[in-house]
Amino acid sequence: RPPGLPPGRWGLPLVGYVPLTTRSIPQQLADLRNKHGDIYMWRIGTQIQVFLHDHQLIKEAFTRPEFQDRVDFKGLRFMDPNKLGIIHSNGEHWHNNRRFTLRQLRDLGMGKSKLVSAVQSQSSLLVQELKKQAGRPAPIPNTLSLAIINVIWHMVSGKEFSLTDPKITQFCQLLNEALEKLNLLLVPDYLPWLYSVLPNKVIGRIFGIDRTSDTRNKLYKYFIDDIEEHQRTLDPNNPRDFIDGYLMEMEGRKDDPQSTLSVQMQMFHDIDERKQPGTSVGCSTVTVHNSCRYWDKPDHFQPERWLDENNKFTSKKEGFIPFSIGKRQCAGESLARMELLIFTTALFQSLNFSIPPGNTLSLEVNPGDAIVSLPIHQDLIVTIRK
Ligand code: HEM
Repeated sequence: RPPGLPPGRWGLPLVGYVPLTTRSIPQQLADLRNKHGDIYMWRIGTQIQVFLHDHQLIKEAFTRPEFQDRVDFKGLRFMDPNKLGIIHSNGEHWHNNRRFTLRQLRDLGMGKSKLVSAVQSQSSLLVQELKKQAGRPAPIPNTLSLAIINVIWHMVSGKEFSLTDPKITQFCQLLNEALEKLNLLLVPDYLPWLYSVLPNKVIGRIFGIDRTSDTRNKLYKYFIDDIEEHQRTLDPNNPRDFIDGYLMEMEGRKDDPQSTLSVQMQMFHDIDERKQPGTSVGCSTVTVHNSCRYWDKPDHFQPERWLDENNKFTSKKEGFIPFSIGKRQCAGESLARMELLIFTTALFQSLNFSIPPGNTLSLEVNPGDAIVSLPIHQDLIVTIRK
């Protein structure tokens, strides 16, 4: 074990610390924080991960340029193997793309009135769908995801689909499929020595890399079709959406060797390279959001905790970092906040939600979710408000 590491779980050679427990990842991270304090590590496979717990500490680290690069996990960039977008790119490429995207999103009215009507129309469609299951126990339908995807699609491509359109239903299924495969896909990144003992093809088959490439290529097809349609119909005097803005910027900078804009997509198998990532530094938002340090009774529903001393709503609180902090913080925060407000208001104005008699509602995250926390499917009863 190298010197200078914070305390935590080191484990065995090659496999690191493998937890023999049914506790979820956030629960285990909370255990580690209670035992070791605000900076602790967990070696998973041969990958060392350092976690920060304290809000100020996270802010201090994540606003520094030396912490701005993404860890280079092949599994994480299955949607963008060549790191051409924002989420997985680093350095100049990331900087340029992020700056361009933030400007475009602002011009398209993210978080402002221009997008409000698109969000409102999706929220009313969602309410109509939920009314169809009124009175009987059923899980929250997939249409919730479809409505949210539709808002982004509207902004990116100027289109909206009906919530029952098979095209968008299939898109959503493919996206869920990819997210479900993510945990398995990440295993070779934690155990990179597997590449020295097994042929790449075998690794691809065991950990679902081949199957995910197939899912990714089907998702790409949606984007490629839309981009090609925009290329055919673009009017530079009347840009319609994000894709138009992107194509125009790309054209404007076509002779600039520094330009990072391209419509290139990797349609084939993952590029075959293994860079060994170093120690990664992150934070567990779930652990911070459930910490008694910041929250009185964190698991209780207390909306009044969002009022300041003058009884005014405040969305900024110590220990609240759902969109992260610093250089990599969410680029879509204002859109997400606007959607949350409009969707929640529309749903609760028209509907009541209750737990079916005899059932309990679990607020736990899925124990298997490592990267993205998806809600547990459980029945609710929707009642139409008079
Ligand atoms: C409730 C909804 C959302 C939540 C909780 C959320 C949260 C996050 C978090 C935690 C990150 C990672 C930050 C980091 O690595 O430190 C992130 C990144 C990002 N989010 Fe969101 N997000 C939401 C919605 C959106 C939406 C609607 C968009 C698009 C319009 C968006 C675009 C992005 C992008 C582009 C990044 C990558 C930023 C970068 O790497 O520079 N997000 N988001």
